Amino acid sequence: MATQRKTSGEEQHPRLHIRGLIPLDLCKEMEFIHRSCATVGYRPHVFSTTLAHLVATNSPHLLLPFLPLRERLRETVEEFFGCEYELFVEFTGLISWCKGANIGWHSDNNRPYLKQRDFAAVCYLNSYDKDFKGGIFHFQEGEPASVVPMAGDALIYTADDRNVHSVDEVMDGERLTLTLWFTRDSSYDEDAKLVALLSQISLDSQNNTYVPFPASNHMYWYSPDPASQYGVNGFDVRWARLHILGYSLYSDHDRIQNSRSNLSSDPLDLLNQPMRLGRDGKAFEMKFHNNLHALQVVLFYCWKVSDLKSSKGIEEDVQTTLQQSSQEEVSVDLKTVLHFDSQLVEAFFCEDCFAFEWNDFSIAIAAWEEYVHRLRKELMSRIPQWRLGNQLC
Ligand SMILES: O=C(O)CCC(=O)C(=O)O
Ligand SMILES: [Fe+2]
Repeated sequence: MATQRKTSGEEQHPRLHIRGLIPLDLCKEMEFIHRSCATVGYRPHVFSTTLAHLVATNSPHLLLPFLPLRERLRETVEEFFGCEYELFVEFTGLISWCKGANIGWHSDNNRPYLKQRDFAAVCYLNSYDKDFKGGIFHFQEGEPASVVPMAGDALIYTADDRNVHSVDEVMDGERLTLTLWFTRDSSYDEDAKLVALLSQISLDSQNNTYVPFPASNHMYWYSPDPASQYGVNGFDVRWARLHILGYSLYSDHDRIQNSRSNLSSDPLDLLNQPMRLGRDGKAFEMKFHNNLHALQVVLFYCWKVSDLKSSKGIEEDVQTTLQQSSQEEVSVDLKTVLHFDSQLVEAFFCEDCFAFEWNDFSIAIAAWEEYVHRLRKELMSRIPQWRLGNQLC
């Protein structure tokens, strides 16, 4: 980008609205990552996925799609604001807002623990009106006064009180952004923290180590009333996303009996154990390692469904591995055991409808494994360089 001479309006309210910065397929990939990995967020009706969380849940390879965009945003911010010092990414996160989420007038460095934030970049990954209603961004003063979120666009602004802003309440759907903050204070450098975390994990691709490991159950538990007890009056967001897409989770009867007889065990741990995935009273033959594993494959299928259909070729070549719920063991729908609030889930998330086919789903499983192996290999080749330089690029 050519260095721009700023008008006095821009100097008073330094900000830039960039159209079409993020390729739409990258927006979709990030939506897949968020929907399959997010935990309950820091405020009501909000879900978030941080890069550190991806590393901690054995999905460090999912960092890779973020890196070129993260670097591009850093350079754009440096150039537009004319930074004559090194700028570090302080935080990168996917953040989704469901019905009811909003934020009043604020600046992004308005708390003592946020003072290190110098600039913000908000990337819109889905679109107003098409994917959600409400959720329009406003600046209190200066131009543009409002920004209507559209997939692929980004908004950069200083984190201080020259850019006080708010976001209208989301009225329907799920509004998704990739939000970054930048700092000149190297002690808040997110890269250094991530490189340290990556140094601790095993990148051995054997023994199914590519399967996601869940974080603590508490991190996935959503309750509309923050005072309400964990496990009561709410839902597990991992289960909720599968439920809304029409899937059920089946666990062995014996496993459920064991969980019940062990009074100290958390019933939600059943989600962290092997399970089958079902639809319309049928169950898929393959067992998933845990609920997150099933969720990642399902959402990969949702993301890639049109490519899978077009590359499918002759129908007979595709093995259908569908069977009635297994004969040798009794499978129980976890919904009847874990008592999630389905009505609440339906008020939160909306269903993305497409015609489901078991044939396509079985192709998606193989395609998901290929995707993960490819990213995992690339990650392994990059880590030595990162360790030396402490930067993820
Ligand atoms: O999502 C947006 O448009 C802005 C969100 C925001 O203001 C914030 O997270 O501080
Ligand atoms: Fe903000």
